[in-house]
Amino acid sequence: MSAPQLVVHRDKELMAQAAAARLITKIVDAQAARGHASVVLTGGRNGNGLLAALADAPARDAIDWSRLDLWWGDERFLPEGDPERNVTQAFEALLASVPLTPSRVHAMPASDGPCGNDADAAAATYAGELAAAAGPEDHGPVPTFDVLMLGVGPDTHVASLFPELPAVRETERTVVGVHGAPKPPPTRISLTLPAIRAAREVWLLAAGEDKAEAAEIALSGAGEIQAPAAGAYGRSRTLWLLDAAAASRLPRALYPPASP
Ligand SMILES: O=C1O[C@H](COP(=O)(O)O)[C@@H](O)[C@H](O)[C@H]1O
Repeated sequence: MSAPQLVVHRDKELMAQAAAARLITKIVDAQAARGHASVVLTGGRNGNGLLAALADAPARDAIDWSRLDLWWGDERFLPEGDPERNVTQAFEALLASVPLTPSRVHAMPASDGPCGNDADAAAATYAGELAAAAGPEDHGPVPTFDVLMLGVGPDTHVASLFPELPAVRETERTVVGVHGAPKPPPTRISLTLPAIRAAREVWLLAAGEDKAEAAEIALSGAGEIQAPAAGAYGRSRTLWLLDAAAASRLPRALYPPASP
């Protein structure tokens, strides 16, 4: 378990740009070291803001997009192409404009896909895809992702792990169907905390006043069942990327001053 490190930026625009720059460097370094890189994307406003900033960053051309594996931390279980699906929004924000290798884009199944409208079966299929991609060096049923990003919800949810719901208590499976989520749509698919913790680096994104309470709760010693964001950490690094509004309720001793 790596203890959280915090970086606070002036506002959400700067946070998205700085996180995009950080992600470019991370991917380029991983590709130089291992020949390829793997990133887990998040949905939500902050995740899509980062992808849009990446689309606008000239340095995005430093990435070899053909040697990048993309996975998702969660998905809203809706039909293919639905505008509310996280994958649809990621394509709109960035992915449609970069030369990815289609077989390396691992979208979670849609509700009208091969598993039909069965979120549990779809979750098991995605778990199988992850297991097939894991090698002996990964020591488990999911690849060692280079970076796994998570938007933090105002209720401290990450991916589709909501406080107190069964998915956040899962200790065996790597991907689960989520039913009765308090945020629409109620049916979702999500990586579990054990799968999230397989990542080298976990980045939690929180920008905006509506994330201040969640950041305060998750970073003040709350349990992961009550505050799922508190249970999200990486093998070598756990990074909270915040803007000043989201950090406004945190003790100043936790982070250096925001950039001017
Ligand atoms: O529904 C979801 O919400 C969270 C957080 O979204 P935000 O808009 O409050 O930032 C997101 O992380 C998750 O991927 C998504 O499915």
